[in-house]
Amino acid sequence: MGCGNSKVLPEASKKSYVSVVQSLVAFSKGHEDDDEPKKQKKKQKNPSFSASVDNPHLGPSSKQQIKQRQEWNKVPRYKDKFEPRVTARYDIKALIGRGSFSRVVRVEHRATRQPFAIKMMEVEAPEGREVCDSELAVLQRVSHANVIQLVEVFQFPQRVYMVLELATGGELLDRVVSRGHFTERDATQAIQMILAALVYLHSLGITHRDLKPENLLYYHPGADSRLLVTDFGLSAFAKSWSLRTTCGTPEYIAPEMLLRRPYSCAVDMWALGVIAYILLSGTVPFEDDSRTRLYRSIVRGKYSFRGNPWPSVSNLAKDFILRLLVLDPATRLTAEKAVRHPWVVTMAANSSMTNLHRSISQNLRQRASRSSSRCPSSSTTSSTDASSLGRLMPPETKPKQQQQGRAAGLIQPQRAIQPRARGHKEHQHHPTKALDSREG
Ligand SMILES: Nc1ncnc2c1ncn2[C@@H]1O[C@H](COP(=O)(O)OP(=O)(O)OP(=O)(O)O)[C@@H](O)[C@H]1O
Repeated sequence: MGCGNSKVLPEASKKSYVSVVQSLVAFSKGHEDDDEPKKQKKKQKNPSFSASVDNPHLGPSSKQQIKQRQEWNKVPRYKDKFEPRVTARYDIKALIGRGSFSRVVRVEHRATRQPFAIKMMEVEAPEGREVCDSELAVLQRVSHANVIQLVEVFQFPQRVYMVLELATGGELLDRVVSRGHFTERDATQAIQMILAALVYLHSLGITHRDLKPENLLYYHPGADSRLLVTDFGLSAFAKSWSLRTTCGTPEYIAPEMLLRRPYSCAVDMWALGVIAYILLSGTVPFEDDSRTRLYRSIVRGKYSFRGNPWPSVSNLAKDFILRLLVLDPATRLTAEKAVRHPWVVTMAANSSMTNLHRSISQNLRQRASRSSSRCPSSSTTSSTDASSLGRLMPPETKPKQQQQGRAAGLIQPQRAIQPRARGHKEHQHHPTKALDSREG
């Protein structure tokens, strides 16, 4: 179950507006031969919000069946798009989902019959190439039980195929909703695994920059499954405080990033605070239909523990969140310190074992139905969607509200929703050359 919003991608320069729009239109057109109308496509990416799968009267297994049928209907077309060198080795089984520049399919290794996922990335457009390069740069370097593992890569001029371990256990929040029982102890189990990944990634100088529940997948459906951090398309290598590009998913973006200050891997720790808050309540700490107001409340660090199930949540759990949602990144818990927080170390042993499940899933469902009624595609918008192209507008055409945001020293929400092109403007603001190649 997604709890996110459309992504904020690294900023493009004013000059690149036109080329970016053109390349995105071209990219979208390139997909018009796909099997279904645009509206349906958006649903595919996040099935939790699709009309049929959304039906509250359907049980999880019926929803799963609908999802599988939808996926199977699409297999032949995707097979056609795969390079023979890839299909010679892997049998394409089903489409799992799609991202801004990618398709993810379930495959089987022809010789071993072992299942894998293949992420096929379109790299003709510079934005796709950049996202792909970022993801590859990280995946080729990492090996950790809680980070998705790259198995092999096939590179072609137009497409790159990443063979990944297949995660079949679903997204973090889907599991919370489907299990029927959820306590603080369960929350700490998930947090421990995310933290293990973050300690590892941060020790390598890798900042994920788009940490959110949708990018946290369980390896298998069993209760003892590993939780995997996925989607490194926005990740960056950097020494501390050298990152500058604003990107991520609005509700999870750290205040220092919104204020255009140089930032570090501490932005992932802020996102972890947001995830912990969602995990324990089914609500988000910072939420507003207006992106300007959302960003304002983030930079003010204004949130509360009001409403259900917060009265049943321990003070220690709240303390953990309070130490992550700290405005000053220098005093925010690091991953190393967060694993030693008493709530995490004891796995909430001293907290009540209250079942928070009912309130959490109720809140998540309410949020899902609110966002689908507000804007059917809001949770699934990608930069290739037509709706997103509408956001690529020059500053002078922006509504007054956003101009006020600029006056407040925040990034401008509309301009922030841009395809992943290099942030030339960022360099004007920050003349110091960034150490990270994606930033520089
Ligand atoms: N290794 C994997 N195993 C199983 N499912 C996966 C795997 N990798 C990605 N997915 C799923 O495939 C879908 C597309 O993922 P992908 O990372 O390409 O894009 P995204 O993160 O959804 O979107 P964006 O490109 O905008 O970041 C998602 O639903 C994701 O959960």
